[in-house]
Amino acid sequence: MTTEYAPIPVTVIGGFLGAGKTTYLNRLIQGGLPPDVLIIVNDFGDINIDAALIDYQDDNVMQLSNGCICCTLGGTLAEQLAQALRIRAAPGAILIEASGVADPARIADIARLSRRLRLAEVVCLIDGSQARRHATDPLVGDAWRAQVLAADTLQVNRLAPGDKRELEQWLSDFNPRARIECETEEAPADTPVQPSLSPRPSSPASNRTASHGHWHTFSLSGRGSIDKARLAALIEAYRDVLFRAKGFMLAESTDDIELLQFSGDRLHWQPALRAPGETRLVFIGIAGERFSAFEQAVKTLLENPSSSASSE
Ligand SMILES: Nc1nc2c(ncn2[C@@H]2O[C@H](COP(=O)(O)OP(=O)(O)OP(=O)(O)O)[C@@H](O)[C@H]2O)c(=O)[nH]1
Repeated sequence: MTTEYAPIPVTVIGGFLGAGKTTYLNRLIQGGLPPDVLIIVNDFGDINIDAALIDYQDDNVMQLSNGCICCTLGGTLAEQLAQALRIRAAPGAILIEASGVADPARIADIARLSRRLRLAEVVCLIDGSQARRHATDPLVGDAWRAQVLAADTLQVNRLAPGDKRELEQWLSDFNPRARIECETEEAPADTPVQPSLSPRPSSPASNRTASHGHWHTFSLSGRGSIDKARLAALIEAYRDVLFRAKGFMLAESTDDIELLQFSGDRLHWQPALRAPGETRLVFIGIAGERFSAFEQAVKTLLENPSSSASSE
């Protein structure tokens, strides 16, 4: 005799690097997520920073790091899901936070193809202050547009109030079937440690098309401290190829572990609440000589590091 289970609803949370996926997930949790939800977090880097930032019971947070679940880790996701459904009571729902370079449509397909799962929704987070730049950026435009097109809901944050109507119209021309939710704010809620960085310098003309295969990530970990001002200067200097930096670092100036966030045009540090006792930083950018030079320069900032890198 076979028992029929109701398929488990799966929500895919996608969006570009730093678009606000983890922040959105934490808001869902704070809003009262039932305790039987399984959260799967895919971080492109080999250290899963997002999982450490998600405020949910650890047993129900599954981490997939060092690659992207929409391609190299796709099989891993399917296997881990199948195993999770075998060894534990079936979750009431599954939330998948995709990596910032993933095509959420491919992850949604995994849910569509399983009899045990039902695709509930694909949500795409958008940093409203960066939307037009990302959409037209020759390096990342394809990835950004694929994410927007895959969405049932476009969840926009960091949008200047005066831009709301125009951006909504522009997004709905892009993806007419998506529901659009815009959150406007006069100024970013986060306090930048330093003034907003200057506009992103244009990249060298050659080899500007970054498909999924052109991302590179490296991480740094160790007990040494880092000089914030020198790191900020390097991030500023390599912003043409660096798209995301995040993680925990022991700051030389304060001797505290702080959370570093760099996305869009903003770099800032804030006190780290659930920090590991050492520096753990992840950097994601476009593979090539410039990103390698950035990697070498960053690595000289941390004493006695243990580091690793990978590309896709
Ligand atoms: N002002 C403001 N900042 C936000 C909002 N959502 C996210 N951020 C900031 O944007 C940065 C990245 O946010 P995350 O939630 O980590 O973004 P993410 O999409 O999970 O990042 P990746 O997983 O690395 O792609 C952090 O500094 C957040 O504080 C928002 O609604 N308003």
